[in-house]
Amino acid sequence: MPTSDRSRPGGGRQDRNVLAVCDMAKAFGGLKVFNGISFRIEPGEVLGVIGPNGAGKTTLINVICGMLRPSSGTIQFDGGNIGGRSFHAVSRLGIVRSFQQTITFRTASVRENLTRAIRFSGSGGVAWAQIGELLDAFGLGPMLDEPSDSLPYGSQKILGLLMAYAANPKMLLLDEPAAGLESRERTRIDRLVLHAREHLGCGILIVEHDMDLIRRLCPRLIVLEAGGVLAQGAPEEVLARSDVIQAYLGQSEDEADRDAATRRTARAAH
Ligand SMILES: Nc1ncnc2c1ncn2[C@@H]1O[C@H](COP(=O)(O)OP(=O)(O)OP(=O)(O)O)[C@@H](O)[C@H]1O
Repeated sequence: MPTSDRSRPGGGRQDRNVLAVCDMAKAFGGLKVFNGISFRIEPGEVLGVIGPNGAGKTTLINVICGMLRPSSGTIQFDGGNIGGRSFHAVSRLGIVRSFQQTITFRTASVRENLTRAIRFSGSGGVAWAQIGELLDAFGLGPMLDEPSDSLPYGSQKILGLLMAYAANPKMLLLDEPAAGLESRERTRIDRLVLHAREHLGCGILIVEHDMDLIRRLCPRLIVLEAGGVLAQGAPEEVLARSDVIQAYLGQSEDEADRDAATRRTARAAH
């Protein structure tokens, strides 16, 4: 059950905390990343987004969260069009994202990072008790007073995701949450996502190359390719389609991870 008052004036009742991307296009100059894509995420729904490198998965998150403007189309949340609003305006509505590369206040302690995530949340952060259970499950309880940059990589990544959780999202956008984690650490993502769905009641969009994680967590997924949605539906149906296999799954997950890391490095260098 949600623990806070999630009512909001304005949104039509049937659209309360629903994200609806409608015929959204995005181009960078002559590069058309999306030609017009549409999908919905209901509260409590977990939607997987997959696609080959460069298909526009991160761009999709960037556009929804207000870091980029859509070229056309609408992005409805809670009944209003948020397309083109600023990152801060969108955050205030309770749309929270994580990043592929973890962003924390590096010299601040784990406790301080989480406290800031709660304090600066646009939608009122969660109560400490709610994160306490996750902190213990992830072994971060004893590290509360350690500076975040002293944590091992996997723990820093989990801290970044916990900060998104602590902001009490109404819609949570996760950009490759498992990237860089060892396989035994990846079940932490499952726990965090299921906890967010159950205790916060938020919709969750997960961009991932880890197909096992997608199969475990996402009852529905969409495949982005060549500017559009190539396929959508239940993972067992979508991942068995020959056009999806050809477009994406022909590339191994290791190759996809490696390509994504190379592209990130190239983008960071510009
Ligand atoms: N700010 C930007 N300016 C210009 N081009 C961009 C910008 N951001 C992304 N692109 C381009 O848009 C396309 C989609 O990039 P994006 O990072 O969204 O793909 P992706 O599916 O997330 O890829 P990956 O799996 O490698 O992370 C790529 O061709 C990329 O180079």
